[in-house]
Amino acid sequence: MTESHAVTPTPLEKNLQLVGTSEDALVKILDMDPSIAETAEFVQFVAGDKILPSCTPLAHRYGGHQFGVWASQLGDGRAILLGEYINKRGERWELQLKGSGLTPYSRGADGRAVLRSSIREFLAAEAMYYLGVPTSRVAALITSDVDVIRDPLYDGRPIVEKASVVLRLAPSWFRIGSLELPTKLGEVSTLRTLLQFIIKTSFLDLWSSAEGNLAKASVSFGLKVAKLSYEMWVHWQRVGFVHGVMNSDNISLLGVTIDYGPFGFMSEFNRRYVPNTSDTEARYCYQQQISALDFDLASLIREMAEGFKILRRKAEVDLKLAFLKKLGLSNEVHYDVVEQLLLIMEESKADFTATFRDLSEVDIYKIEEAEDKFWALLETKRHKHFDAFLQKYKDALQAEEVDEARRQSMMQSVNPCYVLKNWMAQEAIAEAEKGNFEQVRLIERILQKPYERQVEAEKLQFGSKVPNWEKRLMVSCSS
Ligand SMILES: Nc1ncnc2c1ncn2[C@@H]1O[C@H](COP(=O)(O)OP(=O)(O)OP(=O)(O)O)[C@@H](O)[C@H]1O
Repeated sequence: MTESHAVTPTPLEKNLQLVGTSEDALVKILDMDPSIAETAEFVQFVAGDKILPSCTPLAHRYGGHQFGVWASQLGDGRAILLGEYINKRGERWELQLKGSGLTPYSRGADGRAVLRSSIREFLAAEAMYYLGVPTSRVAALITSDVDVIRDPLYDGRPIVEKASVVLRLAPSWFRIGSLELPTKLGEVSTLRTLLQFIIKTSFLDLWSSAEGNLAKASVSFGLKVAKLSYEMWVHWQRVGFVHGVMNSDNISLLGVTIDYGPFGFMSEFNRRYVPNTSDTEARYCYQQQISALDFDLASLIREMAEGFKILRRKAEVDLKLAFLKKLGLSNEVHYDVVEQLLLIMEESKADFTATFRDLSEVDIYKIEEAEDKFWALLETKRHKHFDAFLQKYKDALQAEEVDEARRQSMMQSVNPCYVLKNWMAQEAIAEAEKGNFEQVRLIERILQKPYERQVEAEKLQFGSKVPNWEKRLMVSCSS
């Protein structure tokens, strides 16, 4: 399952009429001449009948908590993303058509928006912009003579309404629910891709200061989302705006007001004011908007924390696979072979790097003939359980049908000959302090090919037993 689907808008037809445009959005955001709105082509574009060649329309998959309860998969059921536009001012805006027909996330509904709610979204979004409240925008609204049936008060008295489309804009349409869903479903790689995409496209500064480390960037991203959301809330409160349905699928990750549904601007001052008739418990009333945000943000953090746990579990599995690979194996059922060897190595104080490397270069079926240069393995071999391990190891290799040549080449690609031991660095440092940087440069060169035996390195005994004096080397935090 992916987080978005390529879709095609279903063009709206039948007596299309332009209800209104935001000249400001057309000019300042889309770099258009406002007269464009008078052309038939523009109306067709908003109707979903003109997909520019550079567009790949998408419907986004998201989930959300609705009135405190996990609603599972929702998604753009009637909104289609046309693409992004980077304007003259260097701002990135995403264009959506809301009401442009069915998508894979329509869940049995018709994919259409009606004139009533589209006008509300158009006027409110633009009004909020001029009030100085961070918001999505509506560039244009068209309507038609296509009938759709709605039951606006959910009272079993449906009415016929006119299908309409808004061309709406936001710096990003990602919502809290965009991240909640893949996390809930344990889709780690989707979550990673999504997080990375959102942070890189909308918060490049965070990405740069985290030096591309996703976990680090995610923490600052989480804080940023909270900061922007609470800032948005201050604006809402100061102008008396009550969103009406602060479910986590309706809360932007960029702190802009989205989803103009059953919102209302308070008339008489009433902290319990709630515009949404479905909200019988006043969960989203004026006074509670901050608690609603707390809940949605906590859900994001909870989900992200859950995501970290999933990543952690995956890392543990990856580590097992990495160790199996160090022995030329790949099937998890053979992990006890790894464990057995590690135990032997620990008890015999075997050199971690050299033992694995020796094992990758010696023919294990003629291990008795191993030369002295395989000192690490020979030392490990003295352990009383080594023969038992070797037998188990050979059985595992046989079961995985790994022949000796393949085993050796696989192992040699993952078991280094050389790592930077402290004594090596210390010798180079001592020389450097005398003004001779040769050794530093040499080590740097050798360590560029850690998986290859190198004559120079062997001469310097970089693959040999660590000199005793290394044990006395003290390395502190300031090192
Ligand atoms: N007529 C419809 N056809 C298909 N899906 C719909 C329709 N109405 C609502 N949905 C979907 O139901 C969910 C909840 O609807 P809601 O009214 O909160 O969102 P919306 O106003 O459609 O979208 P947005 O949040 O993007 O403004 C969303 O996933 C929405 O896409």
